[in-house]
Amino acid sequence: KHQEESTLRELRIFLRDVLTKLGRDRKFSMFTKPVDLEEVPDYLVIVKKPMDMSTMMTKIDLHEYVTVEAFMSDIDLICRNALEYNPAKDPAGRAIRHRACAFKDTAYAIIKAELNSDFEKQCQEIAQAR
Ligand SMILES: COC(=O)N1C[C@@H]2C[C@@H]3O[C@]2(Cc2nccnc23)C1
Repeated sequence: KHQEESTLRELRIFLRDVLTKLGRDRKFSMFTKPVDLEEVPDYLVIVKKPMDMSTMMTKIDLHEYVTVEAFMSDIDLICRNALEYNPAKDPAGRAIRHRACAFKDTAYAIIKAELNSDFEKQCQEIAQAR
């Protein structure tokens, strides 16, 4: 239905805006691109499903998110991956862990401030009907 397509178009615009805001913050720069597997050869041994903001932007453009909840799952995945790969045993690991937690909290805060709950309800209904 055209109404559904219009709702999903608005969802894509909203999600691009969230990623743009997160990408502007320099302390989240390590989450903007995939971890370089040549620089970090054991990354895939530990992290089964890598995720980053550029990959999420591509997923938006491929219409792979039909709800904000699905988008937040990938935000949570970015955070979880960073906590799994970077132990708290050294300052570098602790710094990435801290930024991963700040990244997730900031994403949730932006969404809470800007998302209309009825809108997400409409998206959930479209997702269930598909
Ligand atoms: C979200 O980012 C990460 O989880 N990481 C983990 C890797 C370990 C450390 O930092 C990362 C990249 C890197 N490259 C070279 C040498 N050491 C590192 C980024």
